[in-house]
Amino acid sequence: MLKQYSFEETAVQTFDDKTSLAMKTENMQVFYGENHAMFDANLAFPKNQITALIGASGSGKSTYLRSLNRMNDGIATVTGKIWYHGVNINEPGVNIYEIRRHIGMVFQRPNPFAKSIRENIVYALRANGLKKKAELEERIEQSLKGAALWDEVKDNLDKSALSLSGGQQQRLCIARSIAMAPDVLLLDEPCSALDPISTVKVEETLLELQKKYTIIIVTHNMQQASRISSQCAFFHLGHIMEYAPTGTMFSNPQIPVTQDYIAGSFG
Ligand SMILES: Nc1ncnc2c1ncn2[C@@H]1O[C@H](COP(=O)(O)OP(=O)(O)OP(=O)(O)O)[C@@H](O)[C@H]1O
Repeated sequence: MLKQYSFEETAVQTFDDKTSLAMKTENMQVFYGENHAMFDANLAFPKNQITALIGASGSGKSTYLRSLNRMNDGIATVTGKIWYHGVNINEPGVNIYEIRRHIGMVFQRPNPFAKSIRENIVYALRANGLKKKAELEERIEQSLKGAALWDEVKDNLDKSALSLSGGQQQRLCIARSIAMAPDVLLLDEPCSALDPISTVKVEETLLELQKKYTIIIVTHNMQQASRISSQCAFFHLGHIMEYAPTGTMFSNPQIPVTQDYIAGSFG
């Protein structure tokens, strides 16, 4: 049976005014009907860094992540504040399509469109009014380079995206997101369907991308969190229990529930 832990005992770091933040949540709560899935979530994300969200299955990591760019609209009720560039984007009047252009998302399973590699990149760009061929070609090259896929596909841009390996498809999905020039990239276990070599490639890509983007990643893989993230948030049963620099989280967790999780006692 799962040990009971006090939700009163938390260790959540905050940042001083000198830290440049990409976004933050304040008392965010999420309800799926009667199910209260996220309690008072207060987290801030430093710009141009990778933050990992870790915790056991069902602890609320994806729920939290999806709320950040309003992907839970119509699925769950989200209350509290989600601050992005000084605006609370958890308000009814906010244009969610605009928000998602700035806060992009990559899902667990690679989900390229059943179209060519080129079309996967330009589809949303065209829909957003970018028409000039030269500009589109430039964006294709830049985003595929950004996702470390260019060298592997540059001679086959008209090939079906579905003919790529899983790891290449996931990097194409990352390229598709960054083609929209987002500011924040949300990734929900992007490597869980990938082999170890593809996983390394995606991790290397993310480490490079943090120079331009703020990255928030859900991962089950603690080695992955320790390899790539600057700070880590530990979720337990819908509560954020600990938030700390990744090195500290893994070497010196502050509270019993995190200590037990890191030691592998549950999850
Ligand atoms: N679409 C949904 N409708 C109803 N309940 C949901 C939905 N998505 C998640 N939940 C519930 O919210 C809680 C948190 O789930 P969530 O998927 O956010 O956890 P998680 O930590 O991401 O888990 P995993 O690591 O298994 O993906 C669970 O109780 C889950 O059953």
